[in-house]
Amino acid sequence: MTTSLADVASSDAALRAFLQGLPGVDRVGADQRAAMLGTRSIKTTAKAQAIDLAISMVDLTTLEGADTAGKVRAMCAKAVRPGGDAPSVAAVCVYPDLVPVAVEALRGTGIKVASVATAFPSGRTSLEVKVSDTALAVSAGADEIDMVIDRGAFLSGQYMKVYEEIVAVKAACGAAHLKVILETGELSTYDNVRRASWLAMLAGADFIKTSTGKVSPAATPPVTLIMLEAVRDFRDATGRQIGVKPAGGIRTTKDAIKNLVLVNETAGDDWLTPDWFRLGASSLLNDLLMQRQKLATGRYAGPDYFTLD
Ligand SMILES: O=C[C@H](O)COP(=O)(O)O
Repeated sequence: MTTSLADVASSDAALRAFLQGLPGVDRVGADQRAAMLGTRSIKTTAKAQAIDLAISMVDLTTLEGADTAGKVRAMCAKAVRPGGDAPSVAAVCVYPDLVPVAVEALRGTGIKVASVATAFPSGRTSLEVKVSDTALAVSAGADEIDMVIDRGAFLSGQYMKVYEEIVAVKAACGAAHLKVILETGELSTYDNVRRASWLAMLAGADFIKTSTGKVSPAATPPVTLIMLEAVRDFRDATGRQIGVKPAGGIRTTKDAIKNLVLVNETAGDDWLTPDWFRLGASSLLNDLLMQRQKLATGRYAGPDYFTLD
């Protein structure tokens, strides 16, 4: 695709025509390709590297109403030194009021502080509140903002409303990176996942993210595949590279490695770094550490060897 994208968002009609004119997703084909890539086996040496790469891509997340400063501090300690000589994770992801705690705990480590904002997870509030939620998290020191799109507006065809919200939140981010959560489990069709991916990228997303982790299904392999195709095609069309973050329900080393195979086979190895691919997960890290230990020593250390996720 070499179309000029300059005027795509110049009017409601132009944006609608562009998004509705995107090629439809072959549903059966996407399911089959994702399933086929999920059966790829990898050699033991490659597996050890893949586990460390996956650890370095984790956005270690806690997004519970019961979160406390103590829990976030413990999570940050684990983010810095997950166990043994394992690498640090990419980021910790917390609610906005806990950003100062994470910033303090991670100072000087290079680990990013990500915060959900824009009335996560529903996004049901005014644009004014979404922008101020974002600005507060950024002024507290967040390096990355994970915003949710207005799925109601998207599903009722108000693409320009969604576009303008993303543009406004991106402006409030300043130097912070913006991840746009599509909440694919609420988008009904794979065509919508492709459209929402393009909409977010056109509006200035630095990353597109599958899910909040609060809705099922979340980061399924076909959905991640479609989003990886979108960032690949967007870079071909514009020269701009956008990252991808599957999040929600990624719990095992097998899940993580399947994701890395999807990246490699779909977007390509330019995306195989924490700058361009993240795994949003609250409880994946322990399994990665256990499998890492098993590969190194031939036995599991047992879950009590690691701190709890
Ligand atoms: O953004 C990340 C998600 O909230 C994590 O979801 P999870 O608890 O299913 O790993």
